Amino acid sequence: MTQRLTGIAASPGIAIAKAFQLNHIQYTPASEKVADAHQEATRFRQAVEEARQELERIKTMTEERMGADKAEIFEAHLLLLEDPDLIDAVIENIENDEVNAEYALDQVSGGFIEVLSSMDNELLRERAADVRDVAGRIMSLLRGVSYAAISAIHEPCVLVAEDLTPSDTAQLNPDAVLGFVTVVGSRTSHSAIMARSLELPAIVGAGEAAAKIETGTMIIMDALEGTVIIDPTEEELETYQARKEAYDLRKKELRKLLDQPTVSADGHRVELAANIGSVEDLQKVFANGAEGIGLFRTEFLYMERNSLPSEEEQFQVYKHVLERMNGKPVVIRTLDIGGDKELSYMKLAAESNPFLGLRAVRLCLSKQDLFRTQLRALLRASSYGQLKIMFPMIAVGSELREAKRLLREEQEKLAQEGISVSAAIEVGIMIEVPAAALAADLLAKEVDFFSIGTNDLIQYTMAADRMNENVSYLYQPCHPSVLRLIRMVIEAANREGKWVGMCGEMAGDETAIPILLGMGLHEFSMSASSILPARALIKQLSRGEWVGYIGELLSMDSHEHIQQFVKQKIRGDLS
Ligand SMILES: C=C(OP(=O)(O)O)C(=O)O
Ligand SMILES: [Mg+2]
Repeated sequence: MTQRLTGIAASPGIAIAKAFQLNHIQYTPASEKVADAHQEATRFRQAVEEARQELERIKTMTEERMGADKAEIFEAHLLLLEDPDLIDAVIENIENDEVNAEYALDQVSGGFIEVLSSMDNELLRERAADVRDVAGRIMSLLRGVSYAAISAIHEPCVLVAEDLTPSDTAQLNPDAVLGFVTVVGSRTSHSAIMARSLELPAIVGAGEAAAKIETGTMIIMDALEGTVIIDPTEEELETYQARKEAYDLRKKELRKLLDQPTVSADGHRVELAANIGSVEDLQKVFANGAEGIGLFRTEFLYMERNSLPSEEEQFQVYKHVLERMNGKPVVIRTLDIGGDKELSYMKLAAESNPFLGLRAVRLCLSKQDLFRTQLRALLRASSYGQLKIMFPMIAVGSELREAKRLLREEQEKLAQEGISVSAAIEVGIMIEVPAAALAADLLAKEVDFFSIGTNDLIQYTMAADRMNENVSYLYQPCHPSVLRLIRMVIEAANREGKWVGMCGEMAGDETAIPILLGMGLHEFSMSASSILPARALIKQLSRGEWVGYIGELLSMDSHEHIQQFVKQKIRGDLS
């Protein structure tokens, strides 16, 4: 009988095929006394060595197929093979208790996994999956059974598993595995991230019922919606086959736009850029035809570690991004810590309103050493590409002037040290505080560009915390108050001959894009996966026509009316 499950749509697409249930053999070894514990320890060491060789091979294969950053996970696995808390502890158990290697490994790794899984820290919990993966590999080698069964799948199927380990995902054959469904997992789990880079449809967290899907059962996975249909009817098969064909066709059509400029139907050119948070995101930037990077959120460089990144470490990251972008514009935003983003290793005074507190550039100006280090790293990297430095959360002109003063001072110091800095660096600000939007005409004289941060601009305009679900109905990008502020900013920049972009979520919103085009926005920066649909939309729009609608739109009284108007017009344009 047909059954439906719902999970998290972790990587988009639709797949229809027979299920392949990947039951990692649940093996619980019994404790056995060994006659020669020393020899048993040697057997264990040999298995560890074989695991190391296997992992080296998988790492190289992943580097070739998915890039060096995706292969890093196997570096972590290789390090685990040298971890005394795991490996030496197993050897000690074997020797002290004179037990078999399988039992000792199961005991030690099981304890390790239990401790990590109960931690109140996502990274450490993910580490438990790595230990399970590595221990499973050694266990298979000890037992002489294949741990790599997944690479042997050659018939088209949808893989179903409790969870997929990174090595599972790296070894699967994308010609045969059309998608996968897991019982557990989140959008940010390793398997989800790998699925997106392989462009393989994936639904994660589908629940216990997924574990009961038997190999050979027909299933439909709609990873656009997050639905799994087990044993579908003929009618459902037909419906989803048609949906899949439409989706695949659209994807193929969109790919044709990959290297094309973004030009409206009446010949107006704009730039579509990507938002990134790390070097790993570059792969998506290229895969989706971004014309530049409109926002590099550097705070993630600071957040994913236990101490401040040094000038040299930051320089290497910025240089790498600029070089890889090969002369295309790269807007790097200085540290935006505070609000919801914390640094565990930097204790800041508790605030009752962190979003209205010592955040972003305010914090940087109060901790100048921290700020100067980042500015130096940016200035040094500037010779490697087209760098644009952007200050977040500017509310008043004096903050901008102070930030620019520090930048100038660091530039002079570098010149004295004989370190070259590009003469073409642009300096701009985010417009995400209503005060800055209202005074954009004054600020425009002192910058090279603006980028409108609508995520914050909307929260501050509506006085609605962006993290609070109870007031999320006030996130209204097309509300007249928000649109009027945006128009003020765009016009202020245009009057001064400065370029203006947008890097908040609104820039990729298909209802907002026509309005922003009509208002004269130059650059739209969004998550990479939104770029091709946005390009396709802009190609169909007449900029002149949308310029003509702006007055009427701004006199409408609600977000809903404005959205309705845009949707109707778009439908007209596309039909
Ligand atoms: C892009 C923005 O910055 P963040 O989301 O990082 O605050 C914004 O506020 O719109
Ligand atoms: Mg912001």
